[in-house]
Amino acid sequence: MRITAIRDIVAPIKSDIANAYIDFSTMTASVVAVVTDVVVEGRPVVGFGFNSNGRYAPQGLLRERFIPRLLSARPEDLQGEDGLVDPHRAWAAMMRNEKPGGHGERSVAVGVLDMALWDAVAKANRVPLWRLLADRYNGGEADATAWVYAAGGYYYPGKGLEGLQDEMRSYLDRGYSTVKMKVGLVPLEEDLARIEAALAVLDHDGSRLCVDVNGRFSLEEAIRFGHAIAPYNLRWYEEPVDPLDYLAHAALATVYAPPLATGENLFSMQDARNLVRHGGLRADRDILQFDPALSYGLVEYLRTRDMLAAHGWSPRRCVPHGGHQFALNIAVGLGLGGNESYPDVFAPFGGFADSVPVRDSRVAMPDIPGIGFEAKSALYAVMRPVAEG
Ligand SMILES: O=C([O-])CC(=O)C(=O)O
Ligand SMILES: [Mg+2]
Repeated sequence: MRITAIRDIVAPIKSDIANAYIDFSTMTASVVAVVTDVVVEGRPVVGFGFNSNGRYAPQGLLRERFIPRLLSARPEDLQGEDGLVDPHRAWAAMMRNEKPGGHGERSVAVGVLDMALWDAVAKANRVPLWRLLADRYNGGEADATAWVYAAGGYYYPGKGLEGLQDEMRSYLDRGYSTVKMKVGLVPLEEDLARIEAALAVLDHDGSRLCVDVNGRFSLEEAIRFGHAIAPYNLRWYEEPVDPLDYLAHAALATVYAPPLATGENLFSMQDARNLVRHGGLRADRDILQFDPALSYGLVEYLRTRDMLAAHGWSPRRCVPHGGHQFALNIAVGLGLGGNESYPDVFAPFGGFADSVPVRDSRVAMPDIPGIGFEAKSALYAVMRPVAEG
């Protein structure tokens, strides 16, 4: 397999929603197409990738460093024993002359290309990515379905408690039983009223509701908020403090007993390892949300998985951020705890194959080669022109 072209565009994913830290009024995503010379059913295999919401399109990094490095590598240096591109070797080629540490957003650019390479390799093998991953890295074991939860509950101009309840109800109508909402932008009392409103449509069952602070609180604020919500026994309390402040996580974990969740803004195995070493998180309940599309891709995610195992963490404690089909394949193929889903935001990049229903907050995977983008028509409508250039 040779890479014959790599094309990229910047797609807008802007909207009027806000979390406690940012609004999404100018949000963008890079979409890449990696074109190869492998022909399946008369057409060249093309792999697609994109970055998750929350980080902007890394077009400069892609065009100045990572795409040129892939295109200028000798094909034999990228190839595995099967004659296809080996994503691990491609990763090494992309990261040539990059120093350790200070991961910045190069991890996003590498993640976008890594996603496309895995899509291409699975397509060339004519298998879904989840099957390829299960066979290569999980003893052949794939889960029949993935647990998914509906992430939303954003702050939105003019949206009151009824609007929030309508949104949550609509997720339940679409087959989700667990939902997530944003907190931390408004005074505590106001957020508590929002949480109680959401709980009212969830039979007052806290295990069906997650709240997400997006790293907004100081440790003091996080503890105060934690005391206020502890009686609800929520599914998880997400990114309560700055994602890189491991000591603050450790301190909070001493006073907040129910599950914490974090990791969507840690972009490397080394950052994840620091969290696990120093963040005081509890392997019996807390949730790790590293997003392979933002953090150097699946090659790095496999390193993170091995690191977690060495520290006594089950992959079932991982529920990636990002709501994309890439992480969904990884969740099923590597036996993770599930995946995020955005039924109403960040379209068309979130979600599943068109024909796949959500039942009891679980989805099955389509049996089509690659990541499955072709089975999601609104997304493929964005991707196909990128491949055609
Ligand atoms: O609002 C965001 O930035 C997305 C986010 O945190 C999540 O999906 O957990
Ligand atoms: Mg989050």
